[in-house]
Amino acid sequence: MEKLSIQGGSVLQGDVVISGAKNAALPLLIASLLTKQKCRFTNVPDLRDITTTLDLLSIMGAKTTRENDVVTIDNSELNSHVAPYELVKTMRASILVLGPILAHYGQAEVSLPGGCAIGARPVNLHLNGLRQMGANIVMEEGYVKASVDGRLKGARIFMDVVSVGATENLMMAAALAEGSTVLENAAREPEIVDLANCLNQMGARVKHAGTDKITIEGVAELNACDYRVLPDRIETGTFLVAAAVTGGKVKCLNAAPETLDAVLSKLREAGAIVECGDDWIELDMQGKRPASVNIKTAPHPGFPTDMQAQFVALNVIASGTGVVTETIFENRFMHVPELQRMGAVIDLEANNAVCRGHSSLNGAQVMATDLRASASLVIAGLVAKGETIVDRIYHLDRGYECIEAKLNGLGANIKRVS
Ligand SMILES: CC(=O)N[C@H]1[C@@H](OP(=O)(O)OP(=O)(O)OC[C@H]2O[C@@H](n3ccc(=O)[nH]c3=O)[C@H](O)[C@@H]2O)O[C@H](CO)[C@@H](O)[C@@H]1O
Ligand SMILES: C=C(OP(=O)(O)O)C(=O)O
Repeated sequence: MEKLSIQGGSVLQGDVVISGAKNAALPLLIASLLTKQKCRFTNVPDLRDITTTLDLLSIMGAKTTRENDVVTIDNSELNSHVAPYELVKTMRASILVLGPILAHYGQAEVSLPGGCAIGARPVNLHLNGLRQMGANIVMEEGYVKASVDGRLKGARIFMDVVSVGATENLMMAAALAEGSTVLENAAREPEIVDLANCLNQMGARVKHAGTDKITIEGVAELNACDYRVLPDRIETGTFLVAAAVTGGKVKCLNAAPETLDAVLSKLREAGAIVECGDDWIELDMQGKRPASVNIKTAPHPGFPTDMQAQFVALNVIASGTGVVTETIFENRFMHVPELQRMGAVIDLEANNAVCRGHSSLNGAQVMATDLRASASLVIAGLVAKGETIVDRIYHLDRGYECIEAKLNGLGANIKRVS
């Protein structure tokens, strides 16, 4: 199994090019299921989850090509409506195929994704919303089996928890439903807006994405698209935190500063000088040690849960005590025991991680348990004394394109070893 070997102590400096967003690209590629016409996507990151998505589409009969950051998908000969367990179990976002396949073909079978390291992650909101639109849904042998007579019907759907995935699934289904759908208490993440923009380019009529009340006027069919994926705000934030903990100066190019307000404001509070242009963000820590910050995760525009682990890593080497509160997922502190193995002083109290800043960490062998936990261990390894070995980096490869090459380009000393 591959590992990363990190020699700590470098100060990160220079420019890094940000990739397209995993969490935008996944629903966008899946939205191609809504049309038989050819879809083309650019700025698609080269990640394991993207490969899984293309495998999933191919298994259903899609013809896909991928060259550098350009992906094309032709669903004109789709011949299966089944998303099998073998692929769904490796990527929870696979559940997003349910709404589009059902809306387009009247039937779908998708394996239940099940829980994962960070929490139980139920899909009740996805299923309830589709039922409100007229779907018949049963669970059999671990699969969600859904069908509808004729077209789905537009409905007013209230979600009692803010869910990115449910909002995306229902928005895609509603795009081809008969009549209008209103999604109440919808998620407002930038990736939702990106999906709405792409759907509208395909001929959908989605309004007010980015607010908590999205309206979708269903249309009978959707057309081809040629769409550029939004820059990855979580990758950007991860590089900025890595720069901050090493006291460095890093400029993220091809970024989307307007998607990172909560993260940038916490980095400024930690003492960083942060400047933004239209598509770049530069962080300068001026060689200083960061000051600790309190963080509470919340749906967008609040502080993203996908940046929580990285800020725990920042707090453990910062001056002062910072409290990190996780409100979205019930088990998203798996990085804490691993960071403690490196000398971090963290008390876990319910959903709070109380981080008592320590000016140094020691390299150790640590285990990646999920995607962002892995990123926090890499960040800690950059400042630790000596060598840190991060095991199980397949988690990291789900969501970070060439992470060691990009960090080495900024002066880090990281090797992939088997
Ligand atoms: C591929 C993708 O985009 N993944 C992101 C997406 O995951 P994902 O879309 O799975 O996360 P959700 O926004 O759905 O989850 C938010 C909360 O809602 C709960 N919930 C969700 C659905 C449901 O039917 N019932 C329910 O109770 C979840 O357990 C969780 O507590 O948003 C998360 C929250 O910003 C991010 O951490 C993930 O990186
Ligand atoms: C939790 C994440 O992804 P996923 O929803 O694909 O597990 C993430 O990107 O941090």
